[in-house]
Amino acid sequence: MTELPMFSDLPAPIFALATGMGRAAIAVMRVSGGGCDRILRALCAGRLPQPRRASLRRLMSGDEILDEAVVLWFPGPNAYTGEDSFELHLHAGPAVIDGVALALTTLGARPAEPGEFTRRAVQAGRMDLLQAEAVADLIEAESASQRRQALHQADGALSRLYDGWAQRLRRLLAQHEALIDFPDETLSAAVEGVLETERLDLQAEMRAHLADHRGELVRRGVTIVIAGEPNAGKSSLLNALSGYDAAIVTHRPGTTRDVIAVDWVLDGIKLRLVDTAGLRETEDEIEAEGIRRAMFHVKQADIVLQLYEGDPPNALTPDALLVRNKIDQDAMVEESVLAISAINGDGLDALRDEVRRRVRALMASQGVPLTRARHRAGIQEALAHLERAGIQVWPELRGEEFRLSMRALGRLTGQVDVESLLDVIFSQFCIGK
Ligand SMILES: Nc1nc2c(c(=O)[nH]1)N(C=O)[C@@H](CNc1ccc(C(=O)N[C@@H](CCC(=O)O)C(=O)O)cc1)CN2
Ligand SMILES: Nc1nc2c(ncn2[C@@H]2O[C@H](COP(=O)(O)OP(=O)(O)OP(=O)(O)O)[C@@H](O)[C@H]2O)c(=O)[nH]1
Ligand SMILES: [Mg+2]
Repeated sequence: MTELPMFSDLPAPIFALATGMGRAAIAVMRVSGGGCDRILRALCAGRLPQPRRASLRRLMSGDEILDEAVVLWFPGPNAYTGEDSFELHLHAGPAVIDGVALALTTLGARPAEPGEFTRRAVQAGRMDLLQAEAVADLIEAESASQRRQALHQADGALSRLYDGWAQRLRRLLAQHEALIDFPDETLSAAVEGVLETERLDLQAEMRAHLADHRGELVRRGVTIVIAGEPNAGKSSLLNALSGYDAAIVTHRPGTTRDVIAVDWVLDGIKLRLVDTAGLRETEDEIEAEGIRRAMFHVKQADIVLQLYEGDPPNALTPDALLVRNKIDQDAMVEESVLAISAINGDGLDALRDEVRRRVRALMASQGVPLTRARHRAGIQEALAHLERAGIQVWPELRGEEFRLSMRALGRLTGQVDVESLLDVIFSQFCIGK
């Protein structure tokens, strides 16, 4: 016997709160999947609201009133998930939410898994993987540049770039195979030259794309590590720049041991300002661990501010920004050095300007940037196959490299292997998205 679908051929109905936990006036319960029309009718005493119109309804479970709520009914496919779905804008009391959740369960819906609504939107072909990742980024966005970047990617900017490359590769592969099938001595050399130029162009574009780190920097924040000798005033500087008393300051060298990070939004760009233990030889086990961690963070930093008093030290990294502190105590300071007083604020404007310049230099790029390690790995793979095609003597094998390069691009958008990628990507989502 074939199994009858329980409600329809849509996936089973799922529900989740789409709004955050904690005290709020309204909580939005989102429901999507097969049978949503039946479930909503049951909750609203038999009457479906007009599609896509906010309607006030008394929600009932049997003869028990659950809430007076605003209801939105989205018949598929014109919905976020592409499935029949609805939203209940509830009073946010726990008893209301629990009562509605219980009623939904009784009516055959189950709690959604993290990212499951967006996952269904991908499976319904309403967005690709890059756009789904951008939705996650938009929910996490804390700075204006993060918001802008996520919205751009959600709009398909990165997808269009990769689709464009995949299409050019497809054409390249087709022409390459035509050459294999119809060898024509006189034409071949000329066509091969054209194909080789296109392959090199694609390589150059992918290399430039990989050299651009702006997307990842915007997404995770630019890390600025304050390092240098003990007592130079590193913790004082962290406090002065961030505007709050985050790190302990004392006159004793070796005060800071743990790594202390604070967020700092400068010109709409999210920065992470990191204070570290003063660097010196020490017998103290705890301090030595702090120093080990300090060096670890110095190596990972996007920008290093190396603080000192008196004479300039050796730079910790080739492009560490040397900053002389405590100029309020010094009789004279050379014009050429960046000099500040973390205590009275002298020179901090100039330091901020220099940081801005460095951040801008890091962010300088044209075009649409990649934003995750997944994208970087995919483009690296696509590029590697193009490079291998270049040294491949056998035409058939060269064609295979073009094909593998296309596949790597297809995996980024989800046109290839989407099922195996969904779990990895959506496990990082929040529930209700
Ligand atoms: N209440 C509410 N607000 C929300 C969402 C939501 O799901 N519910 N969103 C969830 O992420 C975002 C908006 N995204 C959405 C994307 C598509 C559709 C939708 O119904 N699309 C239909 C009809 C479009 C139209 O009205 O013109 C479609 O594309 O066919 C709704 C929300 C942010 N705000
Ligand atoms: N006069 C003067 N004193 C400062 C200035 N900045 C910091 N200090 C003092 O220098 C001492 C050390 O400051 P901290 O900020 O704790 O120095 P640190 O580099 O974090 O020190 P460690 O954590 O031990 O490596 C404290 O007594 C601060 O008040 C400054 O610009 N001028
Ligand atoms: Mg300190």
